[in-house]
Amino acid sequence: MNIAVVGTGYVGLVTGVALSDIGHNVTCIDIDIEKVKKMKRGESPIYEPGLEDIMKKNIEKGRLDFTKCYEDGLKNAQVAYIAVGTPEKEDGTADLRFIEAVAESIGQHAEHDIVVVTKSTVPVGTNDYIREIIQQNLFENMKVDVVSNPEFLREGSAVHDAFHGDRIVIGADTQSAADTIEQVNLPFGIPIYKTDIRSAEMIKYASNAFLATKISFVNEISNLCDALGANIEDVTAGMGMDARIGNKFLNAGIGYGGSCFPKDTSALVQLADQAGEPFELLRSVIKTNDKQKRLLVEKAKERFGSLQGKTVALLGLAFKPNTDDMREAPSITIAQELVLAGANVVGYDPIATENAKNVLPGAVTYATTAKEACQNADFAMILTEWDEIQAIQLDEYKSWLNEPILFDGRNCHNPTKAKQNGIEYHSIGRPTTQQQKQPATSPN
Ligand SMILES: NC(=O)C1=CN([C@@H]2O[C@H](COP(=O)(O)OP(=O)(O)OC[C@H]3O[C@@H](n4cnc5c(N)ncnc54)[C@H](O)[C@@H]3O)[C@@H](O)[C@H]2O)C=CC1
Ligand SMILES: O=C(O)[C@H]1O[C@H](OP(=O)(O)OP(=O)(O)OC[C@H]2O[C@@H](n3ccc(=O)[nH]c3=O)[C@H](O)[C@@H]2O)[C@H](O)[C@@H](O)[C@@H]1O
Repeated sequence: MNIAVVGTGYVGLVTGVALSDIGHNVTCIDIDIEKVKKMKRGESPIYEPGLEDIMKKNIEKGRLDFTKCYEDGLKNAQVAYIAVGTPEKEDGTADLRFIEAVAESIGQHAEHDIVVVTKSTVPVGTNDYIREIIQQNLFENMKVDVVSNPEFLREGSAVHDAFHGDRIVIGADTQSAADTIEQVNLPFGIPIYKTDIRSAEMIKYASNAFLATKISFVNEISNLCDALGANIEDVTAGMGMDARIGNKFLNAGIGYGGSCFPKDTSALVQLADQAGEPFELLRSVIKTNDKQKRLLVEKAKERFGSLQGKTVALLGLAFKPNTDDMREAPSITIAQELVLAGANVVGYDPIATENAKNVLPGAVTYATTAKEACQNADFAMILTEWDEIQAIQLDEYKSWLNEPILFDGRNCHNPTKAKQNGIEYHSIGRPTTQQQKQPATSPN
């Protein structure tokens, strides 16, 4: 099938590349001309493992092209995907500016019947709005079907997820549109779930809100473990053995970040308020997450009294491993709090440093290796569990840091081993090593 994909960010580019790889002819449209030039050369503008190889392969096979021009991109397209951003507005609602602009452009440039598929995460009811905008901009009377096809890929494993996702959700109002998009996706061999448009839109928000809830829940339990002397890893291992709970997505840490959980939870809270059904549970999830992002700095303040003049190495800056994305990364809050407390902050990330420079406080300096960040630092904080950072041996910290003190926001190391290696080790929901024991008290 001939397909246009509008917007070539993490979702649009991966979608376009994957659709071309299963045999479709895909033209990706983006307004960013520099990006388009780069992609035409087979270079990915984002860091996503495995993406560039498949991209190059399909460009060579003549199935994948890039353009800035809607007219060219839509000329032969039977299907057009919308994959532009839906960032958070100041009031927490989803900003639909980019969606509106794309819908206008599709309406103005469509030359024949077309199925428009929304991949972007949009509030319930937005696909009806998209259809209206397109229809208002059409020159001739032609058939435009709108389909909601939310995306569930994760950054850092987006290519794998595109080919091995758990489900493909297709929300449509007409059987023919649903069938067309089912045909497009059949070669992936992923289970397809068909529903109406509004339910599909809600599946996306509900899924992200549920996953965010899981993380905040486990972070609250980890703080209780800290307070009561239990070990979060043993607790989640025991919980996860219950098939109804499952053992995935139970890692306690420094709070969720990224381009989606924070904005999508806020958008759903706003949507619920507008619908007159306030979502108090989700409000608490967000509040817990904001608190969790500050936890590591609180622990450091408790340990040192004052952080004034201390030098701290931040290891890992991206919101998760295997991505260069810094959107809503916990490292932003942590660096801000540390700078505010008078600390000297040295950051290191294997890939995201250039993006980090745009969002971390200006006072932060950057190292080109983890070792360089730690040398002359009074303590280190692990913020992102990149393989490279997890692989740093405890005795290396001992030789690099002024004092062997490590705050591990991702529970990468074993507290017992840390103790054996003479490291003062603070982690999340697990015993701190080399601290004085509290006197025995009754649990009640
Ligand atoms: N990033 C992720 O992992 C996931 C994102 N989503 C959703 O997918 C949507 C896209 O997210 P990202 O890919 O992260 O966005 P992004 O911000 O990385 O990319 C958006 C792209 O759209 C382009 N663009 C903006 N206006 C345009 C226009 N009028 N015409 C053509 N191109 C235009 C931009 O130049 C940019 O390349 C959002 O709604 C997001 O919530 C869903 C699942 C996963
Ligand atoms: O809508 C989206 O954009 C995407 O959002 C998330 O994907 P992503 O944000 O790329 O990454 P995740 O692996 O979900 O991690 C999100 C955040 O949660 C944190 N996290 C994740 C899992 C966990 O157990 N604990 C935890 O703290 C991560 O460190 C990260 O900061 C969802 O997992 C995807 O299904 C969804 O498509």
